[in-house]
Amino acid sequence: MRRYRADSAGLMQRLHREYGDVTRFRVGPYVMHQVTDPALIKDVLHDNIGTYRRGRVFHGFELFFGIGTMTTDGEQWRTLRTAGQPFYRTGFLNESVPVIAGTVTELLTRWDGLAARGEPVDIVPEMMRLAMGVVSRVLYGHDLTHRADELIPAGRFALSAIFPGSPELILPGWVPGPHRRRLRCAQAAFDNAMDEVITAHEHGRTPPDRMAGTLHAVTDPETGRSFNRQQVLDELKTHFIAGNETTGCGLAWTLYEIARHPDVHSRLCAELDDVLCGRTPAMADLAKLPYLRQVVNESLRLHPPVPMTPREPVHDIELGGYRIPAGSTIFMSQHTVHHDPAHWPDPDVFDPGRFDPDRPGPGRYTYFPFSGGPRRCIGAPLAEIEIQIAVAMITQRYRLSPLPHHPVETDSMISLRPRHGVVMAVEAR
Ligand code: HEM
Repeated sequence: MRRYRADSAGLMQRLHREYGDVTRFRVGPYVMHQVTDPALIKDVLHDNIGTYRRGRVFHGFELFFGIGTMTTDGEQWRTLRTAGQPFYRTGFLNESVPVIAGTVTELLTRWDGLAARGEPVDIVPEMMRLAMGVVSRVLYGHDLTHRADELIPAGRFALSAIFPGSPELILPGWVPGPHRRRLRCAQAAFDNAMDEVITAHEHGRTPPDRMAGTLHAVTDPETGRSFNRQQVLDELKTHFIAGNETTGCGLAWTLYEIARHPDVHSRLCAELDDVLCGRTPAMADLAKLPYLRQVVNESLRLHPPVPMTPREPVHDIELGGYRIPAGSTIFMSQHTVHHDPAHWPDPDVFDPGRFDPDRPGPGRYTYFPFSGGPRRCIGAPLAEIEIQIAVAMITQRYRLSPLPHHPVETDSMISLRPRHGVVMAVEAR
């Protein structure tokens, strides 16, 4: 258990190397399997979805996400997924680009001061704050960044607490102690923030077509009644938590890799200067920035912000010639597949050339940072646009350099986060 929580991604890679594409292991009371064959991953995520449910791992998610798109199955999930979909369509996202760019501009203004004073910055909390500003402004029409100082640590705590084997999951709810208190504080941070969003909506202080408004109009398939306040709050939390940590990690890793690779930095700057001539990118520009896309794709390959995607078979099944019992957990492992030398030569090397549009692209489930099938990440279109715009604007303005004595290590739990942050020097270009 301790080994798994300390370095689950490393342990999963070793299991794959030593035992192959389907492996069984135990973490405390959990019977788990890792699946790394792209054909079998497709089978689970896409071809036979009726055979699998969210299952035990996602029960832990309910502590923070509540009952929403992330944690439900069947008709409940379908209703919520349908309600969320309009916020990730091209038209809505197109209109949201100025909001995203405006949020990045605020960050640049703050960093101008740091650059002038020669102060380094930990880009991890900075990117979490940026992602928080984007999700709350775009989806809710209500900025929550004034709560960043309590929400960022709450997000970090939440994703550790819901990871299999955490004390929060193992200890019964009535056991008092620091874990229980921290759990309640983190839950309250999210609940209070979403309560603020709903109250702002009720007082007409948010545009009526944003998420709180549309969710109030959804009919619960089980009761036939409109969603109540708690249901709206849970679904708002779901998009908020799912969209912050993941996008924040994706952004931080991308900036780190650009900073470590001067050749990549130069080529990216040349593309940005050619196409944008110093102006803020618009949606139409993104199609003209193929190298930017390659860099982001390669970063999501090397450091997939969600390192594995769990499912649970509803009955005993056979997968790849192995019997998998009902109620056990199957992890489709993005991190292991993205580092498998059978699919990716020199897998630990950061090489955006792998995604050169003139080269054959990766197989569908050899590269799947957003998962796949009907439950593929609903927020992927927003995340992709947000990361590209933020990376473009930050790279246009600054050269970032990692501080030589600051260790950058991977902490792999529900998300793949730099364990000690990523501290960088910020210099105007
Ligand atoms: C780089 C950023 C992101 C990555 C790598 C990522 C990855 C993922 C993955 C792997 C899943 C699990 C899918 C499955 O169970 O098969 C997921 C689900 C989800 N993500 Fe994301 N995500 C990102 C950003 C976002 C954003 C920006 C939002 C919303 C603001 C979001 C909202 C969700 C939701 C609501 C689900 C549950 C979908 C469902 O079960 O139908 N994600 N994401």
